[in-house]
Amino acid sequence: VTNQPAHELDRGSCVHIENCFVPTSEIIAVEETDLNKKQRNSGKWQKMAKPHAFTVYYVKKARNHRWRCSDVTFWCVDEQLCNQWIQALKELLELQTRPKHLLVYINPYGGKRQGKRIYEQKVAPLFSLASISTDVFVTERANHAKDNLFEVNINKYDGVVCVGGDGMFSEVMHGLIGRMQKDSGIDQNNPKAPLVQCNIRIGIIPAGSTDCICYSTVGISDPVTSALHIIIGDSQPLDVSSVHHNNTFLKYTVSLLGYGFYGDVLKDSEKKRWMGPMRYDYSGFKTFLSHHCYEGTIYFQPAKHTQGSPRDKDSCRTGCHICRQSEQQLAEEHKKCGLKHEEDEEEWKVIKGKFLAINAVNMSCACPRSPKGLSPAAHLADGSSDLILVRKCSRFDFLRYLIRHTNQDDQFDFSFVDVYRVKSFQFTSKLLEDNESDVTDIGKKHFGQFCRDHPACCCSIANSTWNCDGETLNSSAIEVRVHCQLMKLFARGIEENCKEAASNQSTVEQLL
Ligand SMILES: Nc1ncnc2c1ncn2[C@@H]1O[C@H](COP(=O)(O)OP(=O)(O)OP(=O)(O)O)[C@@H](O)[C@H]1O
Ligand SMILES: CCCCCCCCCCCCC/C=C/[C@@H](O)[C@H](CO)NC(=O)CCCCC
Ligand SMILES: [Ca+2]
Repeated sequence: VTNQPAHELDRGSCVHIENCFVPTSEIIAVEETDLNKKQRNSGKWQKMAKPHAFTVYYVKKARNHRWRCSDVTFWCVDEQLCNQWIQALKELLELQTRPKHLLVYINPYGGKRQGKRIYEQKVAPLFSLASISTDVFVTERANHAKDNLFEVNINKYDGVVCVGGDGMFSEVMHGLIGRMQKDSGIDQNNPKAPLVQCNIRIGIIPAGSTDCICYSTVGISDPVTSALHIIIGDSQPLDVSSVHHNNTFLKYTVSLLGYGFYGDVLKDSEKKRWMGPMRYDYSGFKTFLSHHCYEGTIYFQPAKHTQGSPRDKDSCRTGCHICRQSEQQLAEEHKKCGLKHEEDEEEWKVIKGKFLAINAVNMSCACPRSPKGLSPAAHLADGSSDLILVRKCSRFDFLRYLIRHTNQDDQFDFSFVDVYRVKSFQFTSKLLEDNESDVTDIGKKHFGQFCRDHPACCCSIANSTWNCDGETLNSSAIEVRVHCQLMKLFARGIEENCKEAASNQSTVEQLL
């Protein structure tokens, strides 16, 4: 069997694929080649007496974590040998645990409103090549996908795919985690309830405005790359934080939970949805100029179980040992049940102050706008969140801080920025602390007013809004708890060096 063209083929010849190592785990499909099609394309095959061929479709790794579907055709004069090859490779693929049936939700209005086109033109043909069958829903309203996930026969599917942005992913995640807890009789309103892990993986086809969850877990926001990670059945566990207020469940979050700057950007940008992804630049600039700071108290429990620190130079990468260690600890904790009570006894630290931004991130939050993210050393699955406190500072200093998100300089190396790795935290605004009575009226009365003591100061008396993965929360006082590896994605984290990873596994060439 050779990958030389058929007109050069003699019985018994055996030629290597030119420098092409493909791990079996990265073969997309194997098909008998339609020679009629080939013959139509090129007259030279017509001279051959009945050649046989099969095509191997495989993942080709390009620059910047981009994956493409490439193919190589193997020619053979012996029909039986050719069929044996097809059979052997198909058997190898069967051994891989890959999704066969997927549930797909498309948000046609996310990002630049290209979700449906992206799925139909770039993703569906690849799923069909890999013999994956799909049930596709194009959503008609917000929460359509989430509601649907409570009704469908979820056991029919090997995974759920969402085509859209971080908001669409959040919807699907809420549907899946919520469904899991409902089926297990767990009350989501109880902030201390041990949540049931969600084993049905979610695949993200990026078609949103920020696509930070996709970018931070794959290394690029690219629909074809994500489709290929789904096809080969990659698996990446993910930490999820639950957000409560007064024993009422508000939301889950996996990327950014931000108060102050990012909350205000989001609130303003919601009115400008028609602008598409540009709305964040517009509202970001406006919010930067307004320079509001907010007073409040943060209580947090440091994450002592994990080795890493937010100031580490190394980032979370495929096969991360810090995340793996957390996974082992999690398994041990599941064995001993009493541990949850001890956790509550652990120390709480308290910080009071005036803040321009309070950001809690479960992952780096890297995205095309900020390729290393809000916390470059945050881990995808270590059971912790990085709590970043940006205290009141000048507009110039805040600009310096923001610019460092876009270059290689350390954004935590400022006197007004503190960062902690935490497993839970609580926040209460000064406004709520001072007036525990009728918060809504107070909010209305003081909205738009500033600190009475210092008229020139930018401390807003009103509360900011929490930005929870791109959705606003109704309460400013929140309690947050990280749930280690509560769910899984069809991803593998960001690869350190793609070539190295590829050469460690069995290859098509070795088979030859
Ligand atoms: N058919 C629909 N009509 C209106 N809203 C929808 C529909 N389907 C989903 N949504 C909602 O749209 C919101 C935003 O969608 P999405 O996240 O896909 O795009 P985005 O906000 O542009 O991107 P990003 O979240 O990455 O910034 C989601 O919260 C989702 O609940
Ligand atoms: C002078 C140049 C300064 C440039 C500063 C750029 C800093 C960019 C950091 C971006 C961090 C994104 C965090 C991700 C948040 C998502 O969960 C959320 C939903 O998609 N997106 C936003 O809230 C949208 C947030 C957009 C903020 C601009
Ligand atoms: Ca984490």
